[in-house]
Amino acid sequence: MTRKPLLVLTMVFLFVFSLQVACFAESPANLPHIKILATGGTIAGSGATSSTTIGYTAAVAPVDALISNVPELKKVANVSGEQISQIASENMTNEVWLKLAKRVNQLLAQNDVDGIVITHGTDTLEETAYFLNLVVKSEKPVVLVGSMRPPTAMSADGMLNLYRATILAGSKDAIGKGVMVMLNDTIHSGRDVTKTITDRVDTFKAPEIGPLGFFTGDKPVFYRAALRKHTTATEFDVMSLSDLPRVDIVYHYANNTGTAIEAIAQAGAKGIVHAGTGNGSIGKAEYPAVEAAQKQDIVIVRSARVGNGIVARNGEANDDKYNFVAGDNLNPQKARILLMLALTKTADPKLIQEMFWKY
Ligand SMILES: NC(=O)C[C@H](N)C(=O)O
Repeated sequence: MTRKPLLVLTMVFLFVFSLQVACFAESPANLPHIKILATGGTIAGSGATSSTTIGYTAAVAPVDALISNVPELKKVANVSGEQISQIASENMTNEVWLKLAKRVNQLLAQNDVDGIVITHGTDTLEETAYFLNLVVKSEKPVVLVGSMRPPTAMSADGMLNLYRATILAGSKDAIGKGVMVMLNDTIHSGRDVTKTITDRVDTFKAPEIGPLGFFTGDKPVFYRAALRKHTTATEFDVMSLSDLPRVDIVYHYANNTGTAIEAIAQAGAKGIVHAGTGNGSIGKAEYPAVEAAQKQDIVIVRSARVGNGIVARNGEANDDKYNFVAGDNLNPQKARILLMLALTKTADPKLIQEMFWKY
């Protein structure tokens, strides 16, 4: 065969081959299947002007609008959305938590779902993340995402957060890491993350412990993994529950005489988290209310309003004598989540203490 037809044949072959490669690279068939479950929050919010970043309305845009507002999602995953709720997350309830947890477990049990993104308000995002970290029964990635600016604002953070959370939920490196939180290019463990700044995009941090990893461009990079048990390694199962035990938090301060503890006990709480001063200290004037609550078999966890550090057993209180549970390094709102789930298993403070050292 002369050289010319061979050259033409080779060029035609290369052209067809490159088309196939291009199609394969982009074809939805080889992209991960990610479910986006929307609960509301600022990421679905709307402000009066393009500079409105406080005083906007949260929880306005439906999940399909969130997805269509980020067309790039189609390049990284096969996404579909479901609306679980449409609330500003300061209004989060046990009912939404149980509905969300059950739906997450149902979807992750399906072979055609590779991961889940949950869009959520930032106020209670850390609580939902820790709750799911303890009750999701799958190794597949679950990523909570929110934003500090509504989509109507200049330099809104929600679109890129949603895009990268979706990449993370489809990433093989994210499998088995527990429930994660991704905002501001930072990947956090649902157990350790907390909101630290009222009004800025860098609000989520894991004080003293640090993030699991970061995004560099569109690539997630992990530098550590959570050691405390989570997801499939926990004893908690909410699939048959229709409610959760009532647990309230009391804040300690100078001159506090335990009135809040009395009121919470009267309201029928099964557990109280005490946000103590310093290393989880309880004031002398609180003890009559504490002892009355314990006569009602209310389990008391000692946490600290300080937010960082470890509340150790028998440090600033005689936990053995009073049957308190030392809250380890969980802040009060996280300790409340664990105590609620612990009370679905037992009311024995000794067994609950073991759980605080495990999860
Ligand atoms: N940035 C936010 O999402 C705040 C809002 N209050 C919420 O938690 O829904």
